[in-house]
Amino acid sequence: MGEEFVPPSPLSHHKESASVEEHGDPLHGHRDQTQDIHLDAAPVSPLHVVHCDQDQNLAPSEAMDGKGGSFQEYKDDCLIPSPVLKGDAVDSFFGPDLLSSLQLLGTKYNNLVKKCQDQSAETETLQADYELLSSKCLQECEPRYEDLKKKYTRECSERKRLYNELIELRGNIRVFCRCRPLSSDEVSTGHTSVIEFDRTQDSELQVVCSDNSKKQFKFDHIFGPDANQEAVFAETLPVVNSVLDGYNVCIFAYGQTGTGKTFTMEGTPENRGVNYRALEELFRTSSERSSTVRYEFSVSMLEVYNEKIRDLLAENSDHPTKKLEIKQVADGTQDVPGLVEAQTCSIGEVWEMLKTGGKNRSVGSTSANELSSRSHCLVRVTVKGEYLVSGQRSRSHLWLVDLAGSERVGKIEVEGERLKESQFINKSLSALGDVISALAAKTPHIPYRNSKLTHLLQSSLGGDCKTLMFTQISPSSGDLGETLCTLNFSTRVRGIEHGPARKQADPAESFKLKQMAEKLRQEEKESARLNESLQLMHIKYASRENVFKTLQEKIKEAEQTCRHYQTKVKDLENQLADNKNSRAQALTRDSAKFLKPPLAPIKERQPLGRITNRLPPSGLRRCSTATVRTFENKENILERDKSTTTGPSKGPMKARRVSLTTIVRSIPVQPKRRASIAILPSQAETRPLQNARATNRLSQSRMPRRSVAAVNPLPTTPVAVATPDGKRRFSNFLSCSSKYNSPPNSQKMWRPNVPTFASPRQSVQLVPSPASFSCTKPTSVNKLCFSVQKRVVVGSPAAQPRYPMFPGPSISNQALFRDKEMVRRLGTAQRVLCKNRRQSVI
Ligand SMILES: Nc1ncnc2c1ncn2[C@@H]1O[C@H](COP(=O)(O)OP(=O)(O)OP(=O)(O)O)[C@@H](O)[C@H]1O
Repeated sequence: MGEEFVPPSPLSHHKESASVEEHGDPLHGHRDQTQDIHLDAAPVSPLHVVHCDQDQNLAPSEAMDGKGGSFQEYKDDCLIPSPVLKGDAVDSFFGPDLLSSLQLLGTKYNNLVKKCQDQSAETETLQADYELLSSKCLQECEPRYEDLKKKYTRECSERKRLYNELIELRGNIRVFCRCRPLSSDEVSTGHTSVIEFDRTQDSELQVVCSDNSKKQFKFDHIFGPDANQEAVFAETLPVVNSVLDGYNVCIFAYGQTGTGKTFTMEGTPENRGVNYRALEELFRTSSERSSTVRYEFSVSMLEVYNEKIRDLLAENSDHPTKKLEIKQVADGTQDVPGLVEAQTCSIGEVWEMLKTGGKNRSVGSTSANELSSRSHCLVRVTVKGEYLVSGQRSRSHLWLVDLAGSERVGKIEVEGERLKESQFINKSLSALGDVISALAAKTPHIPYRNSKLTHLLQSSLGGDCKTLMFTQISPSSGDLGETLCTLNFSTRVRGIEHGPARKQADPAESFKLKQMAEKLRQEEKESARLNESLQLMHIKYASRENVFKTLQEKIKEAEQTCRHYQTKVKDLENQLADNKNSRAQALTRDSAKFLKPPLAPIKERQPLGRITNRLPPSGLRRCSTATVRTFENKENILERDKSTTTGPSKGPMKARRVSLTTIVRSIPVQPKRRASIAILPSQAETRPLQNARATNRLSQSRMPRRSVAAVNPLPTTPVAVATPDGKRRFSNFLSCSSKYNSPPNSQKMWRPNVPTFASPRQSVQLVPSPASFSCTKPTSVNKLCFSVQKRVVVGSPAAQPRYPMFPGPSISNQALFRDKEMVRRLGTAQRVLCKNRRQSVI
């Protein structure tokens, strides 16, 4: 199709002519009127079979002018055979005309091929468009379809629920009463009707007893003698439809022999009964729902005769090959394995089956009924439903039961086989009565297995099954006793819960019930309100519990932090003690090296190691007494040590330090124990500075001992003051520390041998020469007086003191800074600790 036709060249013309001559017929011998032409010169292609246009009859002679004719008048897509190719004139046309014809044909062929290609491309485009559209449509419609599907399923289940509710409101067990007309025999024998109907009330009847008393009976519906089959089925219909919704339904007729049970259930060909009409209705409804639900129906027919099960649809039901027994199947329902289950899809088939089964039924003649049913006839319709939208499946049974007639054996004068039948019938009816009574009394055990009849109906009696009972009675005065028995039995059945008794309660009862319902509604409202508040409480409780948990976690964290800080404080204390100890040792060394001026007689000074806070390691500690040296009694220890170890010339020595631990205690204000080196202020400047010193002292008493070189103001002239020990000392130079004041003579003897600011590790000569001290008057206003604490060493240049008096390296800058830093850290640690403790307590 894609090949392009190449017209033969003039050079090949002779060869083509020869070929035509060889064949003798350019049409391959098919020169018929269909005008199919095979052009030998052209490649073989479907398009080489050229179909004549419908108006070809006009074309051959009229359209052609001359031998070759013209193809121009014809459409491009219509290949017309050259009329000159017909007949004997073939030979004369194998010339230039034929060539032009072939060329024209080739052009037409090419046009056709192109057109075809265009069409196929168009088709492909259309196909693609179609696919695109279909996918788009699918995408758009699918959610809608799903939505509709959900809605439909919801609506279906809602409809089912409502319908079921309606049935339940009417009663899961409904009892109808049907009274047949007086038969001609009864009339002839003079029997009268003892049943009275109230036309306004279709649910009450009265029985006129033999003593003319009337007994009233209530039913869900009462059908009088003139009620026809349609009216009866109209009331039955709602129950029947429940089977299509997946509920098991049981409809049975109970009553004395000859009261019309078979007539109600089976009917006659003219007056079809419930069985036929029910199946007809099922088929009708299933066809109505065929677009959404697919139903399958199968029918079984059996009878219980003398407590034996007989399959009425089996071919030789009189001689069954296998004994039929009731078995419980997997889903808990009862089944009869081997029972014929005929699939039906039309009411005609069902009618045939019912007729066949009816023929096989055991009947016999009694005095009460010529064709008395001597067995219980059961028609089981199995309905399988499949919901096409949701895919749900259901399986339910509709039992249509025509019971054998209850009768008084004595009255109907039976004997032999009939007597035996009657006994079985009465026994099974009695079992049915027991089951219904047990259901009514809600006893835990329902005696379903006492008879074959009740055992078969087990899954369709009670529970959420729908049961409809036709109580068949005779109006005849001759059957009064049986009628009363039947009515009493039916009344018992009506007593089952969900029956109409509640529905048809007296007005007083109704009012009472309404009041109760109103009260219940109020209580429900109150309960809902309480529930709401309870839920609120629950929410509150949960939130508080969360808060409590969070707090507990926080407390735990705080405790951990607290422990951590405690450990840290201890470490810092130890570190501080170490530092001080090492510094004390270094100071001792430095003191010995640079021969600092002693602040007190050597004999009176305590070795530094004795006044440190640091306790020696336990192994090295010497405890000569039983007293344990603790931080608390450190000062006392020092006092005692001093008194015991030093010579008589030394007075009692006071503790110099305050513990840095967190122990709270009162620390006595210590006397100042260091001499300051400061610019001597004027007399006027001294007073405010002295006041400020008091503040400094106060701060010193609060804080632990600091290794700072305090700059203390000094009086301009050295004044001899009386010390606590009664010795006179110069207070101008060392007035701030009575404890470490040096005697004047020692001041005179002292000579600094250290060059000023020689090196960081060297002591700086900050003190003027003793000669200057000997002067009674200061040589200059800005005369400097340096107080050197005995433990102060010259720090590194990097560590600047807080109050540097000179540029460059200053006194005790390193130690000073370190101590201050330590104290600062400890203070921070204590603050954090206290803060965490407070949080934990909170
Ligand atoms: N409602 C009715 N209207 C007219 N005829 C009726 C009605 N009910 C029953 N009959 C007639 O009464 C006769 C007995 O009815 P049927 O055989 O149905 O009674 P039954 O209760 O089935 O008796 P059994 O228990 O012996 O089988 C029949 O001839 C039937 O046509």
